Amino acid sequence: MKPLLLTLGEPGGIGPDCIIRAYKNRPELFDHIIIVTPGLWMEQRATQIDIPTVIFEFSTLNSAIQAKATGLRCWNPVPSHIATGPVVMGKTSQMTAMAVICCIQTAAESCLARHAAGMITGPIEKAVLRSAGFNFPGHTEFLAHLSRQPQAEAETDFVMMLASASLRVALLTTHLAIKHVPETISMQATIDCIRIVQRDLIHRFGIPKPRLALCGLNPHAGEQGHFGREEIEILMPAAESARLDGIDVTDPLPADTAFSATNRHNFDAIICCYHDQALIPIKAISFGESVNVTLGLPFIRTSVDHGTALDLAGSEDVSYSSLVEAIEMAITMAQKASS
Ligand SMILES: NC(=O)c1ccc[n+]([C@@H]2O[C@H](COP(=O)([O-])OP(=O)(O)OC[C@H]3O[C@@H](n4cnc5c(N)ncnc54)[C@H](O)[C@@H]3O)[C@@H](O)[C@H]2O)c1
Ligand SMILES: N[C@H](C(=O)O)[C@H](O)COP(=O)(O)O
Repeated sequence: MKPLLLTLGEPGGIGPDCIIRAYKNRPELFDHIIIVTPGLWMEQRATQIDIPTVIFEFSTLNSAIQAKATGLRCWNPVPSHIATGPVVMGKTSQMTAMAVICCIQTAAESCLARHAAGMITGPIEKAVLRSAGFNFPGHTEFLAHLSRQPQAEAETDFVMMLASASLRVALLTTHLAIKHVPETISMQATIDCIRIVQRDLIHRFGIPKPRLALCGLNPHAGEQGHFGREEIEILMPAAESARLDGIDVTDPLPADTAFSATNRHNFDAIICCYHDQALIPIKAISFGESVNVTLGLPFIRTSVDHGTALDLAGSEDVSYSSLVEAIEMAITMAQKASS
């Protein structure tokens, strides 16, 4: 199996804590993992939280892959003209923003070049990266941009999904102001999203016949047009078109009952119109046990379900459970892809 690349995200946040604590408790999980980071970011945090950890830094991916080292293998791709510090635990800094972006981009390019099976990402502080010139609202959109072919025609070619043992949610729209959601949802983008979810549930998750639910945008799924017409004009025709292609997807359901225990059991994924329609239920039910996975990319990408939690950096209260889930999911997907 090719290696999986792990980016730690914001170095002042809990990303380094999660990796060090996960490695201490589940070292075997890291057999196929190379962390894309300056080694110093990991060494500093290991010292600060007093968890002795053997950390090796390599300057090339190949040397990291070849190393027979017992410890955390870090590949530092950051060129010397890009600042890597100082890192202050619990604080973000413009001084590390470009290095954070460099690590994510280099990891993605290695996946695209097929030097790695996929990537797992730690949490970034989005506002800090934005003010450093990063023109994307999150990893998902950045990785989709890096992966996109110039002649690509689909309106939607990637889907954000959060997945746990009890629920999977997929998003028609990702990081944008709520007032822009209605104008962003189109029939073609909805059909593209449904197709991507269907295809990746089969190929990445091994679900032979996915059963999909689609949520309405408006209260009561529009109440037959009385509370909005997006269901009638966009979502129902998109679902009908997908069903003609053999996809098992519902007409738009009222979102307030879409996440009932029965529906969570009966559907393999619930497709939602906007970020919080999807992420509130899954984080309420499974925060710390769910995985953020990007569908539609030419490589595997999983991530933790939490943010940078600056308030907890360096604390014993940091949970690394979502990182473990994200690593396990990436390994399972990579093994499936290579079998
Ligand atoms: N995958 C990502 O890159 C990602 C995901 C979500 C948020 N973010 C970013 O993180 C920053 C902070 O976002 P937020 O405050 O909304 O969410 P957050 O997940 O960082 O924190 C929400 C709450 O959960 C707690 N928490 C989070 N992770 C925890 C963990 N592993 N163990 C124990 N407690 C934990 C925090 O202390 C806080 O009380 C923002 O810049 C946001 O954009 C990044
Ligand atoms: N929307 C995600 C969440 O709230 O957990 C998170 O911001 C991660 O997004 P990216 O993976 O696109 O960075």
